Amino acid sequence: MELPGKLFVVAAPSGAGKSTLVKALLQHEPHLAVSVSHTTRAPRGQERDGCEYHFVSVDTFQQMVAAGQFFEHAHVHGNWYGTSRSSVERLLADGKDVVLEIDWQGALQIRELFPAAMLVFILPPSWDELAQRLRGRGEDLPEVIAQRLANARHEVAQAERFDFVIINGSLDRALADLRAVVREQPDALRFAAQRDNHPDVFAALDLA
Ligand SMILES: Nc1ncnc2c1ncn2[C@@H]1O[C@H](COP(=O)(O)OP(=O)(O)OP(=O)(O)O)[C@@H](O)[C@H]1O
Ligand SMILES: Nc1nc2c(ncn2[C@@H]2O[C@H](COP(=O)(O)O)[C@@H](O)[C@H]2O)c(=O)[nH]1
Repeated sequence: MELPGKLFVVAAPSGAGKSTLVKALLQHEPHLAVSVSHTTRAPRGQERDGCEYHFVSVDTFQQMVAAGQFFEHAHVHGNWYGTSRSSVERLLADGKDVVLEIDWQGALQIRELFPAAMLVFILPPSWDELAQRLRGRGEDLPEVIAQRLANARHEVAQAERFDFVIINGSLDRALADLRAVVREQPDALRFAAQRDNHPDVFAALDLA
């Protein structure tokens, strides 16, 4: 399927910093807009319906799936998440290129539908730092954090399937890398190149 604009997918384990990075990216790249997903999880912290997510019941979500209203959807950390067609199409109609902040399963579904989409995987600099970020965010219960950290092992192992890999150690560096991706697709950010340049990080994450 072809779209009248570009599609960028940003995936990462929970807490690696993709929302932080995408928010900063949008401030620097006003031609981009982020699609607001639907989820069955409860709002956390200051989240408001229609801003961070469209919060819906499992019944509503399943009806939307049955009606073919999602480009992709997945079960992540015990809840359903999906990218609605209408959310993406509305942004494209406004002349925006679109960023999807979704998990790796959804990212691979998007690649099937839209082969031109660019898939970016964000890695944390270490497991310890990932745990600290999740705890430091202070918005999830300890058992939720434990589940997300456990799931992160399998998620990180999917990085090789993505077009680009960015290590979110320094936020400034990671933002510069993400801006480079949306502008010119640099080979320096391919999985193999990043593994060669950052063997310590890849070894620490068991990706060597
Ligand atoms: N480069 C960084 N250095 C230090 N802290 C960071 C960095 N990037 C993000 N953080 C912090 O880490 C925490 C998690 O970041 P964020 O919420 O953006 O993660 P996420 O990947 O979007 O998580 P989720 O998938 O659960 O929504 C936040 O408190 C954020 O401020
Ligand atoms: N496949 C999809 N995954 C999504 C979507 N929106 C968010 N997500 C991913 O879910 C987890 C958890 O998010 P959280 O807000 O509960 O911390 C994270 O990896 C998100 O990227 C979506 O529409 N589709």
